[in-house]
Amino acid sequence: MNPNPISPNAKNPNTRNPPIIQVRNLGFRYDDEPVLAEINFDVQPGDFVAVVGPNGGGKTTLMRLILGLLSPQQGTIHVFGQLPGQQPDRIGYVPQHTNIASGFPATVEQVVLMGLAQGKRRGFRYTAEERARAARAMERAGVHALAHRRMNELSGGQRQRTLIARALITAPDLLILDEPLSNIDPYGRQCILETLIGLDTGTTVVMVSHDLGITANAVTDIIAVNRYALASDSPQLTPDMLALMYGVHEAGCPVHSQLQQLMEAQTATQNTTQNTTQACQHAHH
Ligand SMILES: Nc1ncnc2c1ncn2[C@@H]1O[C@H](COP(=O)(O)OP(=O)(O)OP(=O)(O)O)[C@@H](O)[C@H]1O
Repeated sequence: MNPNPISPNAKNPNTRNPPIIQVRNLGFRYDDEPVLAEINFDVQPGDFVAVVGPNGGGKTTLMRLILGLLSPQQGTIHVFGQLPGQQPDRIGYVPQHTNIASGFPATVEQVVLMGLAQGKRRGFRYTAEERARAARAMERAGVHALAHRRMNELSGGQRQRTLIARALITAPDLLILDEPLSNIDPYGRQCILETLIGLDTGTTVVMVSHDLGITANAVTDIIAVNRYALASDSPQLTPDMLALMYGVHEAGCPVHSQLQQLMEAQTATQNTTQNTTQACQHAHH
């Protein structure tokens, strides 16, 4: 990510790669309710971006704008150098809420195959090659052994990993996940993270998360969103980001010390994460 998009590619001024996502002076409102204002950031190829912020801060709205599901009233968004929505096959999306997660009679394999737009056009008839792609995606997300189980027979974590496999089936260049770790136990979270870390190095990941501990060793960049946005090309939350998300607090007040603890807990999480990476290889959360 380039946190200072006024000077493109600040990380490496010699790099000529166009950003995967480029946002300039973005503003958005639902009817009369302003939600996002003056948003500027770049996401570079291979970045693993955590999008953090309080409830109602505008994270999901920002993801929907990047996907082209909403249109901004101000500013511009470019994804792969084009307007949002122009290259859907290059983007895998795991939405925050999905109505296929439970009570749905389809099997894991069928849900994963739904990630292929072509199959839908052919009335859900799939080729051997497409089923092989589904198998690879299920393997990567750790749900291969569950391929013929029905979605309503799975745990929440297993369903979430199935939805990640569905997003991976097209081998997308950009994976956007909206709170994939909510309602998942700590072990399952770590395993989902392992799946994301194990993606090809060229895959760019943008993940909305409430969990500050998610800023583990996988994350390269953070965008803090609360109507405005602050971006950094480091996995550490800065005091400015915490102030944007939770308000400006004077040193010494109880809230300030709680935020300090959050930052320290975040650092501790980063350290412990490195010790648990082997444990998830064969888990099916
Ligand atoms: N379809 C909609 N119509 C009107 N207002 C909406 C709509 N969707 C979201 N909002 C409002 O926009 C604001 C931002 O919502 P958004 O879902 O983007 O926040 P968020 O950061 O993703 O929140 P959370 O962490 O709770 O998921 C909220 O005040 C919300 O009530």
